[in-house]
Order: sequence, then C-alpha cells, then structure tokens
Amino acid sequence: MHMMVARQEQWVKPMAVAGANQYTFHLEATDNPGALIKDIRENGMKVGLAIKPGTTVEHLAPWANQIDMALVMTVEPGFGGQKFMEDMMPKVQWLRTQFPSLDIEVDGGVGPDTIHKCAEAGANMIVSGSAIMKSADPRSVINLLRNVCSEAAQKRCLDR
Ligand SMILES: O=C(CO)[C@@H](O)[C@H](O)COP(=O)(O)O
Repeated sequence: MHMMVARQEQWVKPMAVAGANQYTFHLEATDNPGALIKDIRENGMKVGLAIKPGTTVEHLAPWANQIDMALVMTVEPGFGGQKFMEDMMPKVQWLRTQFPSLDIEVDGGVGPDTIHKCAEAGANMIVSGSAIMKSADPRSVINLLRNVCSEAAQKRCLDR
C-alpha cells in the first residue's frame, strides 16, 4: 500500500488487518518516521518510505537501513498522466549505489519511453498507470517494463 494521506499513523493497523503486506508512507507527512517504521514492523508488514520530488535523498538516507523499499516519486503526488521527472534519477542512482540490496520504486510518468532511464538508474519496482491503461496492448507494456528492469538488474550483478 502506498499511503498518500494525512495522519499516516492511524491506518497502520487497519491496513495490516485488511491484509496489506507492505506499508509505504511519506517522509514529509510524519513527525516521527522511526516510530512509524517500528509500528509497521510490529504489525507484520514490510516498510516502504516515499519522498516527493522536492525532498532530497539525504533526508531519506538515515532511514534506509531500516526500510525494505524507498519510493522516489517521479511526479508530484496527485494524479496520473503527468510528465516523468528525469531529474529524479540521480536520487535513484545514489540510493542504488549506497544501498545495493534496497528495493527502489519509481512512480509517475513511467512507461516504455522512460523505463530505460529508471532501470539504468537502479529502480527495480515500477508503478505505471497511464502507459499501461491507455495502451491497446497492456500485457506487452507490462512485459516490456518488467524485462527492461530485470535486464538492468542482471547487468548490475555482472558488473559487480
Ligand atoms: O499516484 C500517482 C501520482 O499521484 C501515481 O501513482 C500516478 O497515478 C501513476 O500514474 P502515471 O503517472 O503512470 O499515469
């Protein structure tokens, strides 16, 4: 679950009870990330930590060893169909270099035209809305996104 809500703390238990296995919250919307991470873990879920485009990756870094996934937003949160922000890729690259085994997700404007940049930067989890939903062949778009990411991940392993 990617929680783009106020008062993220109050939805941890209800989401766990509903069957969520990962709870992704926004760094900008909590005063106490450490307590929220602890609560998510105690409720048996994996932890995702999201940052908006205006938040630097240095703000996320102190928490990176305590989370399962970092989500780098590649549009301003709000709605689908926005333009991919390529200038977020250095954040992904930096996280991939510093935390090689961390799951890194990108969300916003990701599709066949932008996936290569995301995968090469090091993203291994992809959120894609319009590119899939507006395609005449959603299955092939999903396969392409998946293949580009797994090929980039394999290449990273070989290069190590
Ligand atoms: O929730 C958001 C943005 O607020 C994203 O999840 C987008 O909705 C993804 O859609 P596309 O940008 O791929 O159309």
